[in-house]
Amino acid sequence: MNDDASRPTSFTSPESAEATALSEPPLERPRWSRVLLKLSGEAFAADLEHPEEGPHVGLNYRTIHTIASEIVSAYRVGVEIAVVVGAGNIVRGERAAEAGMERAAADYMGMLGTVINSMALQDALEKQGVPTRVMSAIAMAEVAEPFIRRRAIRHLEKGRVVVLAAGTGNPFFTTDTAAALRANEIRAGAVLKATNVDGIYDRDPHKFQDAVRYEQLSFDECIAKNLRVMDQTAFTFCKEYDIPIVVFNIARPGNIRRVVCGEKIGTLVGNF
Ligand SMILES: Nc1ncnc2c1ncn2[C@@H]1O[C@H](COP(=O)(O)OP(=O)(O)OP(=O)(O)O)[C@@H](O)[C@H]1O
Ligand SMILES: O=c1ccn([C@@H]2O[C@H](COP(=O)(O)O)[C@@H](O)[C@H]2O)c(=O)[nH]1
Repeated sequence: MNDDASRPTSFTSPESAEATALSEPPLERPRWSRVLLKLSGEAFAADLEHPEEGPHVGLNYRTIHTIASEIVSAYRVGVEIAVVVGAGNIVRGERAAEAGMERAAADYMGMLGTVINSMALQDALEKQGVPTRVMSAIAMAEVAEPFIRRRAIRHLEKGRVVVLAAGTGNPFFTTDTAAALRANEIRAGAVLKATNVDGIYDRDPHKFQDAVRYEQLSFDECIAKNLRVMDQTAFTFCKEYDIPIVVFNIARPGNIRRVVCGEKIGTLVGNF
């Protein structure tokens, strides 16, 4: 049995992983009982030992294992976690369309990219003793269950981390909007967007060194200022259904757990 979440074991079957994970006592109190964690796809390609060398493409299995261990650490606190993964490390529809592809076809490629990332994350989580299910918005019976809302909730109640693949299943959207949509469907308390910046800034911090980070922002401000850390559809949806969003840096060890426990890191967006 693997009782150390940070130590991978190649021999833990999903069934024994489930028994082990459910027997772990919670260490701290989570702020929400259920969250939707949105993971940057681009982060799956990053080389954590040489972060200055990014951006990368493809899958960095060491990094994915590290991200999984961060999720495991938050999971041990006792929060139910659904995950939506992006595919910025594989394909972004908008970029492929700029290069001449038909946008809808490019978007479907992007959604398939999220399935690849979801399967990689599932494997890394189960190697670390956490039971999981991948549910896909595009039918793919051989590799993932279809997304069925009530079934997803049941998996979460049983202590499984549910990885929601293929975005919304529709082109012309992004995984940010998928995260907002699924958060509402599964009644998550918050969308936690783990990305490659420390929060939301007044301007893109990758382009402007003097950009200033907000600790808290209203949805109205995000929309009015057209802050592009997340797409406007996702902000509008979360505003409408009053789902808070926390944007924070995935590259800092312990951040997912900190956010889950209510520590004030990154930027909190809500109907203030
Ligand atoms: N006002 C802003 N504050 C913070 N980041 C911003 C802002 N405007 C633009 N950005 C950019 O938003 C990016 C994060 O969003 P992005 O959509 O690229 O990634 P993601 O959704 O986390 O993951 P994926 O790689 O899966 O698409 C940052 O890298 C940053 O450069
Ligand atoms: O509902 C969705 C979700 C995603 N897509 C396409 O996939 C890529 C990758 O997602 P990111 O959020 O950019 O990481 C996205 O660019 C879209 O092309 C989609 O069409 N519908």
